[in-house]
Amino acid sequence: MTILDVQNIAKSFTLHLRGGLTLPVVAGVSFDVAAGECVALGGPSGAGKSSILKMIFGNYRTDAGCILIHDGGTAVDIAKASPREVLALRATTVGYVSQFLRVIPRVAALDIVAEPLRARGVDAADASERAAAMLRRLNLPERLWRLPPATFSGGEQQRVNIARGFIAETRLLLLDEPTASLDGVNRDAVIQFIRDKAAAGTALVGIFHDAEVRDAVADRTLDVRAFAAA
Ligand SMILES: Nc1ncnc2c1ncn2[C@@H]1O[C@H](COP(=O)(O)OP(=O)(O)OP(=O)(O)O)[C@@H](O)[C@H]1O
Repeated sequence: MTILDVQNIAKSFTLHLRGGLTLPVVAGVSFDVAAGECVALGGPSGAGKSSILKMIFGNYRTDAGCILIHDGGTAVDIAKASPREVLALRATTVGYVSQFLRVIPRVAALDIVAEPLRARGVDAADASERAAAMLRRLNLPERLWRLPPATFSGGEQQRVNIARGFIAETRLLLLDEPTASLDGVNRDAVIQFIRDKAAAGTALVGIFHDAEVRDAVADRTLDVRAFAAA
């Protein structure tokens, strides 16, 4: 069952500070991802991997083509969706995990992790329990759970972010270097999260610079150089 169907998308950037110079990045990008499949985007720095991921999440506008996201009986073309529709998709269907935590002032780590479940109607006690289980798997010391992560170390903040990114069930999950700068034990925990998601039928698209992680989770790798814009 296809969850993500990317058809012929293209992206170029217009550099307004350089007299409107156009920088073509990718063109003719087509691929699909089935439920339970993990596809890695590969290729050298600057090839356009993050740009493709951001188009799928609706952060970057596409210049051409369509990005169909299937959920149950419906399909939404995120390339043509309104901002409101993009936000609705993110609330229900598409998740994104990056290596950076957007810290919310004064909110405890446990609540930051539980929030996506609360937003989906899970009751507070159940959401907290599941958030605690995620933080435990990522070895975040329990004494930190009730504190806001603003003062946490980089690696501690990253683990809060990963727990939050993986906690909800979404049809499609986008991963932008989720293991960057994690130690070996926590990297293995994230590998297991990814495998659990795939086993549960989530479609995954990720950028993994760590070849070991990529080999451990990806069913196939798309070399983005094949989509280099002229
Ligand atoms: N918002 C932007 N404005 C202008 N140019 C951009 C923008 N985002 C990306 N680019 C350019 O598009 C090209 C592709 O960038 P992108 O981040 O997608 O590559 P990448 O393959 O993810 O690289 P890396 O592996 O280094 O993260 C680069 O030349 C980059 O400078």
